[in-house]
Amino acid sequence: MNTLKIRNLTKTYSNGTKALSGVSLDITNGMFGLLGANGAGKSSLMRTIASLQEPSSGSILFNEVDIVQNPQQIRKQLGYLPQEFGVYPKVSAEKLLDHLAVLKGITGKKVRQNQIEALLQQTNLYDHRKKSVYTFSGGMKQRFGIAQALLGNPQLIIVDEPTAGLDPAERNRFLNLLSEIGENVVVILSTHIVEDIRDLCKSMAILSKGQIIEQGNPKDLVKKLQGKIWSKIITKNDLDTYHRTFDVISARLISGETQIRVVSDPHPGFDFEPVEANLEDLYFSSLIHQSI
Ligand SMILES: Nc1ncnc2c1ncn2[C@@H]1O[C@H](COP(=O)(O)OP(=O)(O)OP(=O)(O)O)[C@@H](O)[C@H]1O
Repeated sequence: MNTLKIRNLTKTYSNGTKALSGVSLDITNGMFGLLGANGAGKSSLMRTIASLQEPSSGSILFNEVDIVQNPQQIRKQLGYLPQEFGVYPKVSAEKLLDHLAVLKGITGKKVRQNQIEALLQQTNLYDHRKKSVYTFSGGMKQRFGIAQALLGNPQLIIVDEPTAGLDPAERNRFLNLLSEIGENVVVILSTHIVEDIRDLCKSMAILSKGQIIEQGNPKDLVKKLQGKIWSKIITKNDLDTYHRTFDVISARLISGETQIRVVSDPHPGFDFEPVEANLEDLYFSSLIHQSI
């Protein structure tokens, strides 16, 4: 079993932006979801774990090895799919993987060939192996990104917002691929999409303004909210009044009507109906409670 222990991690950039403050997490094998809005600090955390930047303070231990002190050792066990991959050179997917495999220190030619063929099959890109990656669709590029991240059989895989911009079919295909991989290694999936985490991750954390505001098993976290979520159809003009009076966690236009959901321990009155809590409620209510 692999273990990743993050303790009191802080990252302040040279311009004074405090992107992470006091982040502590314990992560083991399987899919771990890191949920947060744009600017919450997800990429800062992912880049720091991937040892691409140093934290301002705090520690990260992977299998008891300090990542900050031993970045070279950790890079050998790491697969990283960044948010932005940059520009792809005009070589075939197969050649690019071979080049990246050499960079990762896989020196035996036959070993590389076998591994690359298996990864192209696994990511469903084998038939496209002779094409340049820059001609690939968004979903194919992300699957290629996973193939390169898996070179060298890493024990720690970090994927930063991989499903943004994918159509639903590609998103499903990509998430299924991740969950297959996630059984025997640590996979950290950073995302702002609640659904990415709901069905896939056995544990998760919510990051907001550089701080972890919730962590645990998604189902257990949602359970804590059962009986506290209420819904009501209102007229759009009344929305501001409801916002002032209740903890409104979402407002949605459904068939021309505005449906709001509020979080409240006692029945909020005013004809609110009880509804089943979901992960989106947990996410939005944790943000409300942080800003109080
Ligand atoms: N290199 C940097 N120098 C200065 N500030 C930075 C740097 N990188 C990120 N930031 C700032 O740190 C904060 C957290 O950014 P980060 O990219 O980690 O968030 P994120 O959750 O990944 O959001 P997004 O999904 O928008 O990338 C933001 O305020 C951002 O502007």
